[in-house]
Amino acid sequence: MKTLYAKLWDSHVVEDLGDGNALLYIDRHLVHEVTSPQAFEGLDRAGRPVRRPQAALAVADHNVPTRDRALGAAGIGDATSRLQVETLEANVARFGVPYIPLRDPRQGIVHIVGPEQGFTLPGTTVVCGDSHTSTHGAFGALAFGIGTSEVEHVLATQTLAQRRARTFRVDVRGVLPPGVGAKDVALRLIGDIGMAGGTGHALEFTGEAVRAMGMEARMTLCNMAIEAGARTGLVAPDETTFAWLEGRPMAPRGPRWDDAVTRWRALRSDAGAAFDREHLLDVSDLAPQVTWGTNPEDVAAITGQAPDPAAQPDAARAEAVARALAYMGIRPGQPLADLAVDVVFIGSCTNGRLADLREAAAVLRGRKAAPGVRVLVVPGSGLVKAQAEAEGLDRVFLEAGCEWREPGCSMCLAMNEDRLRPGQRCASTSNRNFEGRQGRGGRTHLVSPGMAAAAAVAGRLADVRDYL
Ligand SMILES: CC(C)[C@H](C(=O)O)[C@@H](O)C(=O)O
Ligand code: SF4
Repeated sequence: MKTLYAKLWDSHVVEDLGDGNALLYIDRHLVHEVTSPQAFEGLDRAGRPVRRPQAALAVADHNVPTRDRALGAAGIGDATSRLQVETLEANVARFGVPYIPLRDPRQGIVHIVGPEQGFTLPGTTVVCGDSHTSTHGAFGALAFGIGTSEVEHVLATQTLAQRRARTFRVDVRGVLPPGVGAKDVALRLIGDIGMAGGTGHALEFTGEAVRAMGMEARMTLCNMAIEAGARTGLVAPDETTFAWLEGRPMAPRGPRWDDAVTRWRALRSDAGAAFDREHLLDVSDLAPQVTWGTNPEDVAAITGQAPDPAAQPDAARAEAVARALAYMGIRPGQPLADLAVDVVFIGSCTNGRLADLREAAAVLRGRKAAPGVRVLVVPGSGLVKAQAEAEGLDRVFLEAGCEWREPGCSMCLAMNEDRLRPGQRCASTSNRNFEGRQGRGGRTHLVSPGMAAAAAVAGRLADVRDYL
């Protein structure tokens, strides 16, 4: 009896290194401009080639402008950003790594591009020099973020030494109420177990609520696993997974597809397999969630209030809460639905996919963003953008007064020119609300796409259930 994690791990061990460590074979390697320059430089210095270029896929996403792409990398205004993208382009050309250029319709955030291309497949190991690589676990892939020296190791050898994680089942029971989705589940989970609650573990999401989710929602869930401190997130593949992947450019075809699906059906935790930890989350009564502080675990229902430092169990927590509230410009006990927003950001590898844009558009259709609120809608990839436009979602956003941009990480971490000004408050569909994450002094409230759209209309944090 094995867990899904154990099956994925065991099938990729090249050499057991003892003590729970092993050298793993890496099937797929996503590469972006931020964490790859020193890795390529290392190869260069050692005079080594990339061992299996076809196992890699590179795309620039963090530093790309979201307004104008006409000039490609050369048109990037900020010198550091331009250098990073140009360096990636030089490296992929030199080492023969497949690359999706800036002006290619498939360009986008790595974690959206990989699945979209069928590069991410069940049963594979997927790595990327990026913490949110856990996203790909939604397909039943063993997917985790790595550091730059590990990027170099994978490029050179197609293997990586890893410590085996402990297993943690998160059983998501019940039927999600209207207006409540995967983002709320992820935020609630992090609120419950804490941002270090999953440390050293691989989270496997199971239960009827997960089975009922589409692939995009499952990706949102696995994407946020990392914010619970976990190494990775996993969902066992099923018919939903196979239907979503079939026909993708890099997915197997014909008889090879049928063989693959047969193999993939075995990728599930056996009944009775033991997990090191388990957590039960009943979502039947879950309300839409919103963060009030500067960590993803600082989260409450939109119907709730900011906490009171005086009511915390210990002095350290009281001080942390007080500091977070001061940074966020929130009074102890202030109702969360009271907070006026300046900016709304809809996008990122957490919530920049088609289902997310549909969810936001459903709220914004026939409505207007509140006066003075800037709403940025940034599709996660060029293909998401094209699909959204084919459905007329861009019209919905534009008529509501939103900005409709080119794909990239954008205001998720403000490495490009999309950023908050000091003191600005933002309802954001991204995954991190750390101090300064969206721009120095900026205040981030993490929410679902529907909640972000509701905040845009209300001009303050608002309950999406009032807008359904
Ligand atoms: C730039 C990159 C290394 C970073 C990460 O690893 O997650 C970024 O994507 C983020 O979300 O903070
Ligand atoms: S969208 Fe945000 S979280 Fe995702 S890879 Fe880009 S910066 Fe990181």
